[in-house]
Amino acid sequence: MRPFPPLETHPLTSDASPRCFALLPCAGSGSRAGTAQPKQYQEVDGMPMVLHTLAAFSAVARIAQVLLVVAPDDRFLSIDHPDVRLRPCGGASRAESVRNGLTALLETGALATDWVLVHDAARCLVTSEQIESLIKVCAEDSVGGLLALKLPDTLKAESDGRVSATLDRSDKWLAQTPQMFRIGPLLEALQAQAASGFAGVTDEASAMEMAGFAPRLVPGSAQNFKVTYPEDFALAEAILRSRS
Ligand SMILES: Nc1ccn([C@@H]2O[C@H](COP(=O)(O)OP(=O)(O)OP(=O)(O)O)[C@@H](O)[C@H]2O)c(=O)n1
Ligand SMILES: C[C@](O)(CO)[C@H](O)COP(=O)(O)O
Repeated sequence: MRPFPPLETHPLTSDASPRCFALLPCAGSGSRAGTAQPKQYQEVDGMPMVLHTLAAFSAVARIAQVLLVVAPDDRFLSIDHPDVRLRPCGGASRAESVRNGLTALLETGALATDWVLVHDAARCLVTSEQIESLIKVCAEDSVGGLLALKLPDTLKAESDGRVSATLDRSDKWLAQTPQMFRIGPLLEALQAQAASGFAGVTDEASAMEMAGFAPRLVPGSAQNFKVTYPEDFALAEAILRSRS
């Protein structure tokens, strides 16, 4: 893994411009994946999934630091890298892990006006180019946004196991990560949903939407899928091998 550029010579930090941080929620149990250990630590193409994810972020010059949010009792990972921090502040839900990670970022010197790219540790196929394309669009946007994919298939609604309708999919997108927002507004948006147990907050964009913002949709890639089910590992392995 290459070292991240030092903060003082970083293009976004050499002046008053906001910096870009990455926050990787890595505290899930991966129950749907059926692995003995949490899926993000499962080896894919020779190393734990999360290290592939980290490698993609470490190759992006505009990322100043990465914060990995792991579960409090997590003993799977030890990282020796000056610009990667490990925080055992994972919560009961993904939203809570992200909220705790944002608080940790502010405690370690990030500013509320800096950007954060939140990315699932379990999306180990993300590429540096995809991350850069999101940064390029969002850094010029007043709100921020997310990588997402237009639906490639016909969309059906269901009732009792039967199709009740074929839906218009022309305005439907599948949300991916990274999702890029300013740290302060995102933390505020998440805090506002904490009392309800983060109900309906399945990603950062949904919290921002609840706060009245309209995040930008930036086209992602079908290869940037989240490893979720047992069969996803073989596909991830095949794609990673085809790249190396
Ligand atoms: N309490 C949680 C739950 C999830 N995540 C992280 O959020 C990302 C996306 O979560 P997902 O894979 O959907 O959830 P898991 O809880 O890991 O899996 P499952 O729902 O199958 O148990 C993963 O990198 C996961 O580690 C987290 O940091 N904290
Ligand atoms: C954040 C996310 O990856 C966007 O697609 C996704 O919602 C996380 O998965 P979950 O199953 O909803 O936890």
